[in-house]
Amino acid sequence: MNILDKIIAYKRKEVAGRKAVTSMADLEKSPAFARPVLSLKQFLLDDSKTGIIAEFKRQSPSKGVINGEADVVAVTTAYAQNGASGLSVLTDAGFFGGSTEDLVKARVNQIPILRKDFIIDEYQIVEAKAMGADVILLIAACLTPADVKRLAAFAQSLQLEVLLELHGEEELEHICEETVLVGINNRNLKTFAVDIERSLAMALRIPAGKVKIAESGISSVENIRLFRDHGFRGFLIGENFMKEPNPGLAFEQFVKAIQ
Ligand SMILES: O=P(O)(O)OC[C@@H](O)[C@@H](O)c1c[nH]c2ccccc12
Repeated sequence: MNILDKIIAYKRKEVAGRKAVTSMADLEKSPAFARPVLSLKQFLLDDSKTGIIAEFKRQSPSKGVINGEADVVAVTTAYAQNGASGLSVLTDAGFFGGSTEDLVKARVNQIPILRKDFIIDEYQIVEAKAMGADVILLIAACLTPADVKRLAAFAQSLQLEVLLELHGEEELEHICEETVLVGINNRNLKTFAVDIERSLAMALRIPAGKVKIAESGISSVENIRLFRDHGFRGFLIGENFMKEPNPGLAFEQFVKAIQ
């Protein structure tokens, strides 16, 4: 079984367990559920910002522990104050060491927040909104095109935006009207290999009108330039900052270098 299949099997159990404890109706009572949602699309298209979606990620299956010390409020606040267009917060505990609490705490910031998790069920979308997220992730590699359409339409009905993550060209058919933000993951989720050239080639096949986001393995100013030249408006970056003792400072320095 590859790692993605393992994660999805674990998610099915996790979701069933959570549904048994908290009903959707109870989630909808959370104060965050009623708050106005911020548009990641708008923030990414705002030229006064960097286009960077800065990710808070403590660990990953490919790298193990990336940062065991970082404080979510301190780090995400530094990201937001230094020009991040959005935040991505891992909420998966089992494989990425994240939590609902991390996202709730990151909500002190007034920029869009992506719930970074493996979404396979409407329940997780209601949870995302109840935590204070603005955007959800749908990963083509673990959903059918019909699943994507259904889950994206549901997210839209809650005013949440959807980032559809693609890796291979065979996943282009997952793009639909409801998915305005399209991410291309430079990293293969099954083998962890990073290939930027392949993402650049694939970008040419994303329909006009979609906002393209480059994801994973981004660590240099040259990477950003290359992606910008290929029409990308968003850059999802985690480890490059999180691996530093002071991720916020690393972000600030990176931003100075790309301006
Ligand atoms: O830390 P990196 O290499 O900068 O990557 C960030 C982000 O793209 C990566 O964490 C990611 C992309 N797609 C995912 C899906 C689930 C969990 C994590 C991810």
